[in-house]
Amino acid sequence: MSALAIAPSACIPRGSTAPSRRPAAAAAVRLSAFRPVRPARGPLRVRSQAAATATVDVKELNAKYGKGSAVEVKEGRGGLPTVFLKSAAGATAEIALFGGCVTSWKTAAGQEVLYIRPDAVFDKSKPISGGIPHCFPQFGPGAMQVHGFARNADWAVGGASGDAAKPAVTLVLKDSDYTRAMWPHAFKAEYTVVLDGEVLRTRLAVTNTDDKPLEFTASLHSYFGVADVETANVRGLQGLEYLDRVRDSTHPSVHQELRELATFRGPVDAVYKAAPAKVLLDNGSGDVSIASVNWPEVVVWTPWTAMEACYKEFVCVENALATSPAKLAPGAEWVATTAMAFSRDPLDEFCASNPEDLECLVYDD
Ligand SMILES: O=P(O)(O)OC[C@H]1O[C@@H](O)[C@H](O)[C@@H](O)[C@@H]1O
Repeated sequence: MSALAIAPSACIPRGSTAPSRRPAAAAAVRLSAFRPVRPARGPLRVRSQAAATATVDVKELNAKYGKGSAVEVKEGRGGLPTVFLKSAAGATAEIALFGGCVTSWKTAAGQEVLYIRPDAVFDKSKPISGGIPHCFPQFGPGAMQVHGFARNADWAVGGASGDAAKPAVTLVLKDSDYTRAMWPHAFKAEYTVVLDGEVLRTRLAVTNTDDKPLEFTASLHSYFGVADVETANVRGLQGLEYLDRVRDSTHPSVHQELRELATFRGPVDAVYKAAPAKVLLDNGSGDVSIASVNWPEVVVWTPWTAMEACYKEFVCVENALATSPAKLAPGAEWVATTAMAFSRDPLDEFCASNPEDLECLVYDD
Protein backbone atom coordinates (compact mmCIF):
# COMPACT_ATOMS: atom_id res chain seq x y z
CA MET A 1 0.00 0.00 0.00
CA SER A 2 1.25 3.47 -0.79
CA ALA A 3 2.34 5.56 2.15
CA LEU A 4 -0.36 8.02 1.15
CA ALA A 5 -3.14 5.52 0.81
CA ILE A 6 -6.24 6.02 2.89
CA ALA A 7 -5.72 4.48 6.31
CA PRO A 8 -8.05 1.52 6.62
CA SER A 9 -8.83 1.61 10.31
CA ALA A 10 -5.75 2.82 12.09
CA CYS A 11 -2.86 5.15 11.38
CA ILE A 12 -0.28 3.93 8.90
CA PRO A 13 2.83 2.74 10.77
CA ARG A 14 5.65 5.24 10.41
CA GLY A 15 8.05 2.64 9.15
CA SER A 16 5.95 1.98 6.09
CA THR A 17 6.94 5.18 4.32
CA ALA A 18 9.58 5.35 1.60
CA PRO A 19 13.00 6.73 2.60
CA SER A 20 12.80 10.48 2.83
CA ARG A 21 15.20 12.66 0.93
CA ARG A 22 14.00 16.03 2.08
CA PRO A 23 16.39 17.65 4.51
CA ALA A 24 15.61 20.97 2.76
CA ALA A 25 12.27 21.24 4.51
CA ALA A 26 13.86 20.82 7.90
CA ALA A 27 16.38 23.53 7.07
CA ALA A 28 13.64 25.84 5.94
CA VAL A 29 11.87 25.72 9.25
CA ARG A 30 14.90 27.14 11.00
CA LEU A 31 14.41 30.32 8.99
CA SER A 32 10.85 30.52 10.13
CA ALA A 33 9.45 33.51 11.94
CA PHE A 34 6.45 31.47 12.94
CA ARG A 35 6.64 29.16 15.92
CA PRO A 36 3.43 27.89 17.41
CA VAL A 37 4.06 28.14 21.12
CA ARG A 38 1.56 25.90 22.71
CA PRO A 39 -0.31 22.76 21.83
CA ALA A 40 -3.60 22.90 20.02
CA ARG A 41 -6.72 23.00 22.06
CA GLY A 42 -7.77 19.58 23.27
CA PRO A 43 -9.16 16.86 21.07
CA LEU A 44 -11.42 18.29 18.45
CA ARG A 45 -15.09 17.96 19.07
CA VAL A 46 -17.68 17.88 16.36
CA ARG A 47 -20.85 19.06 17.99
CA SER A 48 -23.22 18.45 15.20
CA GLN A 49 -26.93 18.18 15.04
CA ALA A 50 -28.41 14.94 13.82
CA ALA A 51 -27.62 14.40 10.17
CA ALA A 52 -30.21 15.08 7.51
CA THR A 53 -30.55 11.61 6.14
CA ALA A 54 -32.39 10.44 3.10
CA THR A 55 -33.03 6.97 1.81
CA VAL A 56 -31.87 6.54 -1.74
CA ASP A 57 -31.87 3.57 -4.03
CA VAL A 58 -28.40 3.41 -5.56
CA LYS A 59 -29.56 1.10 -8.33
CA GLU A 60 -32.19 3.62 -9.36
CA LEU A 61 -29.67 6.45 -9.20
CA ASN A 62 -27.21 4.46 -11.24
CA ALA A 63 -29.85 3.66 -13.83
CA LYS A 64 -30.54 7.39 -14.11
CA TYR A 65 -27.06 8.87 -13.89
CA GLY A 66 -24.59 6.02 -14.41
CA LYS A 67 -22.40 6.19 -17.53
CA GLY A 68 -20.72 2.82 -17.88
CA SER A 69 -17.49 2.66 -15.91
CA ALA A 70 -16.96 6.45 -16.18
CA VAL A 71 -19.70 7.30 -13.67
CA GLU A 72 -21.21 4.73 -11.36
CA VAL A 73 -23.50 5.21 -8.39
CA LYS A 74 -23.19 2.40 -5.90
CA GLU A 75 -22.57 1.74 -2.25
CA GLY A 76 -19.24 3.02 -1.03
CA ARG A 77 -17.64 3.00 2.38
CA GLY A 78 -20.05 2.09 5.15
CA GLY A 79 -22.65 1.37 2.48
CA LEU A 80 -23.04 5.10 1.81
CA PRO A 81 -24.42 5.96 -1.63
CA THR A 82 -21.36 7.08 -3.53
CA VAL A 83 -20.54 8.29 -7.02
CA PHE A 84 -17.47 6.63 -8.53
CA LEU A 85 -15.69 8.44 -11.35
CA LYS A 86 -13.08 6.84 -13.55
CA SER A 87 -11.38 8.78 -16.32
CA ALA A 88 -9.96 7.25 -19.48
CA ALA A 89 -6.54 8.20 -18.09
CA GLY A 90 -7.17 5.69 -15.30
CA ALA A 91 -7.60 8.11 -12.38
CA THR A 92 -10.50 7.57 -9.97
CA ALA A 93 -12.55 9.60 -7.53
CA GLU A 94 -15.28 8.75 -5.07
CA ILE A 95 -17.88 11.22 -3.86
CA ALA A 96 -20.22 10.28 -1.03
CA LEU A 97 -23.68 11.84 -1.24
CA PHE A 98 -23.53 12.24 2.53
CA GLY A 99 -21.81 15.56 2.95
CA GLY A 100 -21.12 15.84 -0.79
CA CYS A 101 -17.70 14.65 0.31
CA VAL A 102 -14.95 13.53 -2.07
CA THR A 103 -13.60 10.57 -0.12
CA SER A 104 -10.96 9.39 -2.56
CA TRP A 105 -8.94 10.72 -5.46
CA LYS A 106 -6.36 8.39 -6.95
CA THR A 107 -3.94 8.99 -9.76
CA ALA A 108 -3.75 6.62 -12.70
CA ALA A 109 -0.87 4.92 -10.89
CA GLY A 110 -3.25 4.24 -8.00
CA GLN A 111 -1.75 6.75 -5.56
CA GLU A 112 -4.28 8.14 -3.11
CA VAL A 113 -3.87 11.90 -2.74
CA LEU A 114 -6.50 12.56 -0.09
CA TYR A 115 -6.61 11.35 3.50
CA ILE A 116 -9.31 9.85 5.66
CA ARG A 117 -8.70 10.07 9.39
CA PRO A 118 -8.72 6.77 11.27
CA ASP A 119 -11.53 8.09 13.47
CA ALA A 120 -13.75 8.71 10.44
CA VAL A 121 -17.08 6.94 10.45
CA PHE A 122 -19.36 6.34 7.51
CA ASP A 123 -22.65 5.91 9.33
CA LYS A 124 -23.88 9.52 9.16
CA SER A 125 -23.53 9.92 12.92
CA LYS A 126 -21.01 12.69 12.22
CA PRO A 127 -19.45 14.34 9.19
CA ILE A 128 -16.87 12.27 7.32
CA SER A 129 -13.51 13.15 8.85
CA GLY A 130 -11.36 13.30 5.78
CA GLY A 131 -11.37 13.63 2.03
CA ILE A 132 -12.86 16.95 0.97
CA PRO A 133 -15.76 17.82 3.26
CA HIS A 134 -17.69 21.05 2.76
CA CYS A 135 -17.74 23.84 5.28
CA PHE A 136 -20.97 25.69 4.47
CA PRO A 137 -22.73 28.00 5.15
CA GLN A 138 -20.36 28.81 7.98
CA PHE A 139 -16.63 28.25 8.19
CA GLY A 140 -16.73 29.10 11.88
CA PRO A 141 -16.56 29.86 14.63
CA GLY A 142 -20.08 31.22 14.57
CA ALA A 143 -23.66 30.75 15.53
CA MET A 144 -24.16 27.26 14.17
CA GLN A 145 -22.27 23.98 14.47
CA VAL A 146 -18.62 24.13 13.53
CA HIS A 147 -18.22 24.30 9.74
CA GLY A 148 -21.97 24.45 9.13
CA PHE A 149 -24.35 21.73 8.02
CA ALA A 150 -23.46 20.88 4.41
CA ARG A 151 -21.03 18.15 5.42
CA ASN A 152 -23.71 16.64 7.58
CA ALA A 153 -26.52 16.37 5.07
CA ASP A 154 -27.34 14.15 2.13
CA TRP A 155 -26.78 15.84 -1.20
CA ALA A 156 -28.80 14.75 -4.23
CA VAL A 157 -27.42 13.85 -7.64
CA GLY A 158 -28.30 16.63 -10.07
CA GLY A 159 -26.57 15.40 -13.20
CA ALA A 160 -23.61 13.53 -14.60
CA SER A 161 -21.45 13.49 -17.69
CA GLY A 162 -19.98 10.33 -19.13
CA ASP A 163 -17.30 12.04 -21.21
CA ALA A 164 -14.64 9.34 -20.92
CA ALA A 165 -11.79 11.86 -20.77
CA LYS A 166 -13.42 13.86 -17.98
CA PRO A 167 -16.36 12.20 -16.29
CA ALA A 168 -18.29 14.46 -13.94
CA VAL A 169 -21.08 14.54 -11.43
CA THR A 170 -23.07 17.43 -10.01
CA LEU A 171 -24.46 17.16 -6.50
CA VAL A 172 -27.13 19.48 -5.18
CA LEU A 173 -28.04 20.62 -1.69
CA LYS A 174 -31.13 22.74 -1.13
CA ASP A 175 -32.64 24.18 1.99
CA SER A 176 -34.87 21.88 4.00
CA ASP A 177 -36.49 21.86 7.43
CA TYR A 178 -33.14 20.61 8.69
CA THR A 179 -31.12 23.48 7.25
CA ARG A 180 -33.71 26.19 7.94
CA ALA A 181 -33.73 25.23 11.62
CA MET A 182 -30.10 26.37 11.72
CA TRP A 183 -30.04 28.96 8.95
CA PRO A 184 -33.29 30.64 7.87
CA HIS A 185 -32.54 30.92 4.16
CA ALA A 186 -33.62 29.31 0.93
CA PHE A 187 -30.60 28.38 -1.17
CA LYS A 188 -29.25 25.97 -3.73
CA ALA A 189 -25.68 24.69 -3.66
CA GLU A 190 -24.45 22.84 -6.74
CA TYR A 191 -21.17 21.03 -6.50
CA THR A 192 -19.61 19.63 -9.64
CA VAL A 193 -16.68 17.25 -9.43
CA VAL A 194 -14.84 16.50 -12.66
CA LEU A 195 -12.04 14.01 -13.08
CA ASP A 196 -10.27 15.68 -15.98
CA GLY A 197 -7.64 13.12 -16.89
CA GLU A 198 -5.86 12.91 -13.55
CA VAL A 199 -6.87 16.43 -12.44
CA LEU A 200 -9.62 16.76 -9.88
CA ARG A 201 -11.72 19.81 -10.64
CA THR A 202 -14.48 21.19 -8.46
CA ARG A 203 -17.04 23.91 -9.00
CA LEU A 204 -19.21 25.13 -6.16
CA ALA A 205 -22.12 27.39 -7.08
CA VAL A 206 -24.35 28.84 -4.39
CA THR A 207 -27.59 30.55 -5.38
CA ASN A 208 -29.81 32.61 -3.14
CA THR A 209 -33.26 31.24 -3.93
CA ASP A 210 -34.83 33.33 -1.19
CA ASP A 211 -36.54 36.71 -1.41
CA LYS A 212 -34.12 38.25 1.09
CA PRO A 213 -30.33 38.64 1.04
CA LEU A 214 -28.11 35.99 2.56
CA GLU A 215 -24.48 35.78 3.68
CA PHE A 216 -22.31 32.72 4.01
CA THR A 217 -18.75 31.57 4.53
CA ALA A 218 -17.37 28.28 3.24
CA SER A 219 -14.38 26.11 2.50
CA LEU A 220 -13.37 22.90 0.85
CA HIS A 221 -11.82 21.29 3.92
CA SER A 222 -9.33 19.22 1.92
CA TYR A 223 -7.39 16.56 3.79
CA PHE A 224 -4.21 15.54 1.98
CA GLY A 225 -2.10 12.54 2.91
CA VAL A 226 1.56 13.27 3.63
CA ALA A 227 4.45 10.89 4.15
CA ASP A 228 5.34 12.81 7.33
CA VAL A 229 3.91 16.13 8.45
CA GLU A 230 7.39 17.22 9.53
CA THR A 231 8.74 17.01 6.00
CA ALA A 232 5.64 18.34 4.25
CA ASN A 233 5.50 21.97 3.21
CA VAL A 234 3.24 24.43 1.46
CA ARG A 235 4.57 26.84 -1.13
CA GLY A 236 2.93 30.01 -2.42
CA LEU A 237 2.05 31.65 0.88
CA GLN A 238 5.12 33.82 1.37
CA GLY A 239 4.32 37.46 2.04
CA LEU A 240 0.66 36.83 2.85
CA GLU A 241 -1.08 38.09 5.94
CA TYR A 242 -2.52 35.28 7.99
CA LEU A 243 -4.69 34.83 11.01
CA ASP A 244 -3.21 32.45 13.55
CA ARG A 245 -6.14 30.64 15.18
CA VAL A 246 -4.20 28.14 17.28
CA ARG A 247 -4.62 29.96 20.57
CA ASP A 248 -8.04 31.44 19.95
CA SER A 249 -10.05 31.00 16.77
CA THR A 250 -12.43 33.79 17.81
CA HIS A 251 -9.65 36.32 18.35
CA PRO A 252 -6.82 35.18 16.08
CA SER A 253 -3.53 37.02 16.02
CA VAL A 254 -2.40 38.60 12.75
CA HIS A 255 0.98 37.80 11.20
CA GLN A 256 2.82 37.89 7.92
CA GLU A 257 4.12 34.68 6.43
CA LEU A 258 7.85 35.07 5.87
CA ARG A 259 8.66 31.59 4.74
CA GLU A 260 8.92 30.39 1.19
CA LEU A 261 8.12 26.91 2.45
CA ALA A 262 5.53 26.81 5.21
CA THR A 263 6.54 23.78 7.26
CA PHE A 264 5.10 22.16 10.36
CA ARG A 265 6.64 21.87 13.81
CA GLY A 266 3.56 22.19 15.97
CA PRO A 267 -0.17 22.83 15.66
CA VAL A 268 -1.08 25.13 12.81
CA ASP A 269 -4.48 26.69 12.21
CA ALA A 270 -3.94 29.60 9.88
CA VAL A 271 -6.18 31.53 7.52
CA TYR A 272 -4.09 33.08 4.75
CA LYS A 273 -5.75 36.10 3.21
CA ALA A 274 -5.62 37.24 -0.40
CA ALA A 275 -4.49 33.78 -1.45
CA PRO A 276 -2.71 33.33 -4.77
CA ALA A 277 -4.24 31.46 -7.67
CA LYS A 278 -2.15 28.41 -6.85
CA VAL A 279 -0.43 26.86 -3.85
CA LEU A 280 1.62 23.69 -3.79
CA LEU A 281 1.74 21.04 -1.11
CA ASP A 282 4.84 18.86 -1.07
CA ASN A 283 3.42 15.69 0.40
CA GLY A 284 6.69 13.79 0.57
CA SER A 285 6.38 11.98 -2.73
CA GLY A 286 5.51 14.87 -5.01
CA ASP A 287 3.55 18.09 -5.32
CA VAL A 288 -0.16 18.55 -5.00
CA SER A 289 -0.96 21.68 -6.96
CA ILE A 290 -4.10 23.42 -5.74
CA ALA A 291 -5.27 26.09 -8.17
CA SER A 292 -8.44 28.05 -7.56
CA VAL A 293 -10.63 30.85 -8.81
CA ASN A 294 -12.71 32.95 -6.41
CA TRP A 295 -11.67 31.17 -3.25
CA PRO A 296 -10.02 34.21 -1.60
CA GLU A 297 -8.28 32.44 1.28
CA VAL A 298 -6.31 29.33 2.08
CA VAL A 299 -6.61 27.63 5.45
CA VAL A 300 -3.70 25.46 6.57
CA TRP A 301 -4.42 23.16 9.48
CA THR A 302 -2.70 20.41 11.39
CA PRO A 303 -3.96 19.45 14.83
CA TRP A 304 -0.54 18.11 15.74
CA THR A 305 -0.53 15.92 18.83
CA ALA A 306 -4.16 16.73 19.60
CA MET A 307 -4.65 13.86 17.15
CA GLU A 308 -1.72 11.81 18.32
CA ALA A 309 -2.70 8.71 16.37
CA CYS A 310 -2.58 10.24 12.92
CA TYR A 311 -1.40 13.86 12.85
CA LYS A 312 1.81 12.90 11.06
CA GLU A 313 -0.13 11.55 8.14
CA PHE A 314 -2.12 14.52 6.88
CA VAL A 315 -2.27 18.24 6.35
CA CYS A 316 -5.39 20.20 5.50
CA VAL A 317 -4.93 22.86 2.82
CA GLU A 318 -8.34 24.37 2.30
CA ASN A 319 -9.68 26.70 -0.34
CA ALA A 320 -11.70 29.05 1.79
CA LEU A 321 -13.99 32.01 2.08
CA ALA A 322 -13.55 32.14 5.82
CA THR A 323 -13.36 35.70 7.06
CA SER A 324 -15.44 37.91 4.76
CA PRO A 325 -18.83 36.40 3.96
CA ALA A 326 -20.18 36.33 0.43
CA LYS A 327 -23.33 38.44 0.26
CA LEU A 328 -25.97 37.33 -2.19
CA ALA A 329 -29.01 39.34 -3.18
CA PRO A 330 -32.14 37.32 -4.03
CA GLY A 331 -31.45 35.34 -7.18
CA ALA A 332 -27.71 36.03 -7.13
CA GLU A 333 -25.11 33.30 -7.54
CA TRP A 334 -21.58 32.83 -6.19
CA VAL A 335 -19.21 30.48 -7.98
CA ALA A 336 -15.72 29.24 -7.09
CA THR A 337 -13.61 26.57 -8.73
CA THR A 338 -10.53 24.52 -7.99
CA ALA A 339 -8.20 22.32 -10.00
CA MET A 340 -6.04 19.91 -8.06
CA ALA A 341 -3.25 17.96 -9.69
CA PHE A 342 -0.60 15.64 -8.34
CA SER A 343 2.82 15.25 -9.90
CA ARG A 344 5.00 12.59 -8.45
CA ASP A 345 8.59 13.48 -7.78
CA PRO A 346 10.60 11.53 -10.40
CA LEU A 347 13.18 10.49 -7.83
CA ASP A 348 10.47 9.24 -5.51
CA GLU A 349 9.03 7.21 -8.33
CA PHE A 350 12.42 5.74 -9.10
CA CYS A 351 13.09 4.96 -5.43
CA ALA A 352 9.76 3.19 -5.02
CA SER A 353 11.08 0.44 -7.25
CA ASN A 354 14.79 0.87 -6.42
CA PRO A 355 14.84 1.42 -2.65
CA GLU A 356 18.41 0.16 -2.27
CA ASP A 357 19.85 2.46 -4.92
CA LEU A 358 22.47 4.78 -3.44
CA GLU A 359 20.54 7.82 -4.53
CA CYS A 360 17.57 6.63 -2.52
CA LEU A 361 19.42 6.06 0.75
CA VAL A 362 19.32 9.64 1.98
CA TYR A 363 17.63 10.21 5.27
CA ASP A 364 16.56 13.15 7.38
CA ASP A 365 18.28 13.50 10.77
O1 LIG B 1 -14.03 19.30 11.75
P1 LIG B 1 -12.67 18.76 11.44
O2 LIG B 1 -12.58 18.06 10.15
O3 LIG B 1 -12.15 17.95 12.59
O4 LIG B 1 -11.72 20.00 11.33
C1 LIG B 1 -11.61 20.95 12.35
C2 LIG B 1 -10.62 22.03 11.99
O5 LIG B 1 -10.95 22.54 10.71
C3 LIG B 1 -10.10 23.57 10.24
O6 LIG B 1 -10.60 23.99 9.02
C4 LIG B 1 -10.13 24.73 11.18
O7 LIG B 1 -9.25 25.73 10.70
C5 LIG B 1 -9.76 24.28 12.58
O8 LIG B 1 -9.91 25.37 13.47
C6 LIG B 1 -10.66 23.15 13.02
O9 LIG B 1 -10.22 22.68 14.28
